Amino acid sequence: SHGGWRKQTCPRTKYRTLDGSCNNLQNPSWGKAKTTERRLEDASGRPMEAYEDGRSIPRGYPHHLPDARLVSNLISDSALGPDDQFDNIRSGEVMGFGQILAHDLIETQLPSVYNPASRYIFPKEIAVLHLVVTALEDQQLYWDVCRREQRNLVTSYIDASFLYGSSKELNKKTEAAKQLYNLLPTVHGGSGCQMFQKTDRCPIAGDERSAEAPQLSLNHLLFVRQHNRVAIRLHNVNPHWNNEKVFQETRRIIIAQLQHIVYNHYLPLIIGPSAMARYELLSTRPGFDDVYDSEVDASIVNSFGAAAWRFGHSLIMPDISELESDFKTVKLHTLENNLESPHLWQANGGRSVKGITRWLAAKPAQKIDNFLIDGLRNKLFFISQPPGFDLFSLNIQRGRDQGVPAYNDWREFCNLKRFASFYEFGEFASRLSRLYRSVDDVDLYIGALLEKGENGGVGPTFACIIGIQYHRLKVGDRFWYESSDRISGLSEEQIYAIKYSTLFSKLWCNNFEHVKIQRDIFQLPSRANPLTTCEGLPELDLDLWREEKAKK
Ligand code: HEM
Ligand SMILES: [Ca+2]
Repeated sequence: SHGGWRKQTCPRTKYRTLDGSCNNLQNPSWGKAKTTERRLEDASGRPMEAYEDGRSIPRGYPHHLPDARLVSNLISDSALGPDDQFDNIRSGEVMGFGQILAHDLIETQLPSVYNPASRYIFPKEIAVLHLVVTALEDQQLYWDVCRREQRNLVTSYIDASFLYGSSKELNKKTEAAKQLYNLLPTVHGGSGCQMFQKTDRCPIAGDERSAEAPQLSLNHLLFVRQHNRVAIRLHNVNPHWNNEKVFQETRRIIIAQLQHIVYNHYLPLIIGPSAMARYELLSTRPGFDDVYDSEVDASIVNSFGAAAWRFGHSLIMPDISELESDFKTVKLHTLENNLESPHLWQANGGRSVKGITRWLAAKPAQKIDNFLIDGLRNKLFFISQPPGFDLFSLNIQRGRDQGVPAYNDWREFCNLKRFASFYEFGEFASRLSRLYRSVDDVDLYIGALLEKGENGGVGPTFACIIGIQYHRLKVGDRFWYESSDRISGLSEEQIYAIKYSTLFSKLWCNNFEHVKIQRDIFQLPSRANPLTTCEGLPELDLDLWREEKAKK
């Protein structure tokens, strides 16, 4: 009776939908796959947006900002940095986990049709490094409030969408295949990855980017194995449950473990203790904690994906190694030669999986700073798209393409003092002053990576954007793992058990059959974080999920 359009009504389901819809009952599309990324708003309520024309043209285009490749050469070339670029706290898995987490939260849609007119060409220092803008101006679909906005193809929530898929179709495909393989399932033949040998096959996972790099595929593999492991045990505890029930209950456990690890073990190493406290990110109670606020939109924020969470590119190590159980290197591979290929971990029935995963746990990531390894700064994807790309330039370009405001505007947004002159950048001041016309022009990605953070984490500007995003992902998630909701939540004992027992090291150890690992996988083994046996780490007690069988 009211003009045809009706607001979608949501049933109060026990489990999350696959596409994230109906997480927020009043706003069913918040955080849903294939919806618009958000803009943070400044103190006066203006969205943080800096298109050249306020609508679509990339910030600085065509001549107001320095060429991205030039900025990359003068700021990010690792030859300019210290001899030892390795972190002395963070393990390689801080990098590995950071990327799979990125893929849980965001995949910005790129146009499927390459329109030459939409390319912003770099000077030819590395031939034809070009960037295709995220959304073409003729694709009205992506326009929102008269401004070009980007679309996130995956669910914003931390819901292991990289494992379960962000749609029913993908979930069906991966679920059917999962049980059959020790390695990641593949579709026959496969596509979307390099197959260096006849026996190589492209994997399928809940996220299409799973073969992008070997350590990413192995993180996918970890979660597939963990899901199957929990599912088998849960079924043993409740033999009367059907497959769907086992699947959904297992999924809820895996997501709870993931959320617990992200907020309590991972994020503190990225944004440091003060931002953790400021944005109330740690779990502080043993059991229930009802943090849900239906007014909070957990959708991913544009500048989080286009800039802040790309801090992780600086963690990337130049090689991939395999370690024997004595923790000495046995084999060294070059990262750029193994991108977009499953070969390394598929070869010989997966014989290298153990050695590579041991390396990720035991050896350091690179420092969080402004330097990116040569392999990705000069030769990214050079095999499929010679001569290759510069990931650092792409990040700069992407920020401009998505209308990300300049660094100084973000400092103001984050209640930090604006930089009045280039001198405040310290070591890189003179280079920046040669590149940019004004200190107000410096790209967010550049300025923020030049900041120093607590304990070697990201600086205050990225800590602010990341802190706000994770705060929203926590209090804006109706299915948050600490919820006491009687329909969708876990029991208090179950939540307690998850908090007490969940260590990413334990999952890693169990599923990759290691004998020894340090207690906190994200920190290098040390006197405070010594190697221990896997059995020495707590196991989740699935008996707490035992359900009294209906009396016959
Ligand atoms: C071998 C490791 C990695 C490679 C080769 C890689 C490569 C890429 C590439 C090619 C893009 C798209 C760039 C563009 O056109 O805009 C991208 C985007 C991104 N990367 Fe990485 N990356 C890696 C690791 C990481 C890590 C460790 C993190 C975070 C901790 C991360 C976070 C992101 C984010 C947030 C995006 C934006 C996603 C989107 O909006 O679609 N990446 N990466
Ligand atoms: Ca997700």
